Amino acid sequence: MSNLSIHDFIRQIPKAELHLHIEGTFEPELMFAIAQRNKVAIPYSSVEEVRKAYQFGNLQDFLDIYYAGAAVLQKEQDFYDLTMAYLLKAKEENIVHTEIFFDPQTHTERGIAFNTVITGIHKALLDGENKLGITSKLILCFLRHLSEESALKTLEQALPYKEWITAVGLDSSEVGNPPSKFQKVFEKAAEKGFLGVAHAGEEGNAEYVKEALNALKIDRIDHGNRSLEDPNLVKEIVDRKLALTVCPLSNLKLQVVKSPDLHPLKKMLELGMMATVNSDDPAYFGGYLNANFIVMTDALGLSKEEITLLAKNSFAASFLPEDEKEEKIAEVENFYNKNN
Ligand code: HPA
Ligand SMILES: [Zn+2]
Repeated sequence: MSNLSIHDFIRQIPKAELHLHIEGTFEPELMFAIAQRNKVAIPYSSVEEVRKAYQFGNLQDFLDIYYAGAAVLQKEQDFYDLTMAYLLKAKEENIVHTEIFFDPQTHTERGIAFNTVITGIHKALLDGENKLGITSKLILCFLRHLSEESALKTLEQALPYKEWITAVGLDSSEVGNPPSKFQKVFEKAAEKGFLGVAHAGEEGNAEYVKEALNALKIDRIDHGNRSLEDPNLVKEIVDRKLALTVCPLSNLKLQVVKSPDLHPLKKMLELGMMATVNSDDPAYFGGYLNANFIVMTDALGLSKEEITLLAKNSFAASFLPEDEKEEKIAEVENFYNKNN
C-alpha cells in the first residue's frame, strides 16, 4: 500500500490512448524546425506567436489552423519525427498502448504521396514498439468535408498497406457532413477487413451518433458527448458495450463543453457507458493524456476507483487481441491494489 497523490496515481497508472490525431501532436517547436529544413514559410514569427493563435471558438476555427500547420509536413522523415515525438511523450505519461489517427487526404490533397505519409508514421510506430515498448494500431481517417469519392480513392490507396492499418475513421467538420455520406466507403472498408470508428456527437447532435451506428456500423464512437441527449441511444450504447473516446481538454478548447465542472465524463460512467479519456490534438489543446485526466479529476472529484475504471476501459475498448487486453487490465488492477 503506498500513498500516491491522486495526480501521481494518474501519471503512473498504465493506460492506453484511443483518440489521438498524429497531426494534432505537432508542437510549434517541431513545426518551426521542419518548416526551416523544408524551406516552407509559415505565417508566424515565433513559437509564442503560434501558441497565442491557438484560441478557438468552435471546431472549424481549430481545423483551419490545424490543416495549415500540417502543410509543413512533406517528407517521410517529417512524419517519422512527428510520430516519434508523440511516442516519447506517451512514454513519459505511462501510455503503454496507443491507437493513432492519421488524415492522409490532408497530405495527398497537396501532392504528398500516401506512401510517404504512412511509411514515416509506420517506421516510428515500429521503433516505438521495439525501443520504447509501446504497442500501437493505426487508424486511417477520412475527411468528412471532402466527398465520398475522395474517401473511396483514399481507401484504394490504403489497400497495399492493409497490414499496417487496423481501422478506418471519420473526422473533420461534423455538422452538415453526416455519417450517411460515407456509408459506401465504410461498407467497402468492412469488406476488406478494416474495423470502423467515427467522430460523432462532438458538435453534431444525437442523430449523428445514431447514423454512425446504423449506417457505418462502427465499433467505437469518437467523442459521443451528445448521445446523452437521447436516452434510447444511451441504452443502446450501454447494452452493446460500445466505447466512447472522450476528449476533455478538446471539448473545453473547442467550446463543446463550457467549463470543466460541466463535463459529462462522470455522468457517462454513472450511466454505465464505457467511457475513456484521450487527448485528441494535444499540441493544440494545451495538454497530453495525463493533463486530461487531471482536469477532470480536479473538476469532477474522480476517485482512484474511477480513474482505474477509465484506465481499464482504455484497454477493454482498444483493438488489441483479447488475451493482450486481459493482460493489460490485470496490470491496471495490480497497480490499483498496490497504490489505492
Ligand atoms: O476533434 C476533432 N474533431 C473533428 N476532426 C478533428 N480532426 C482533428 N481533431 C478533430
Ligand atoms: Zn478527434
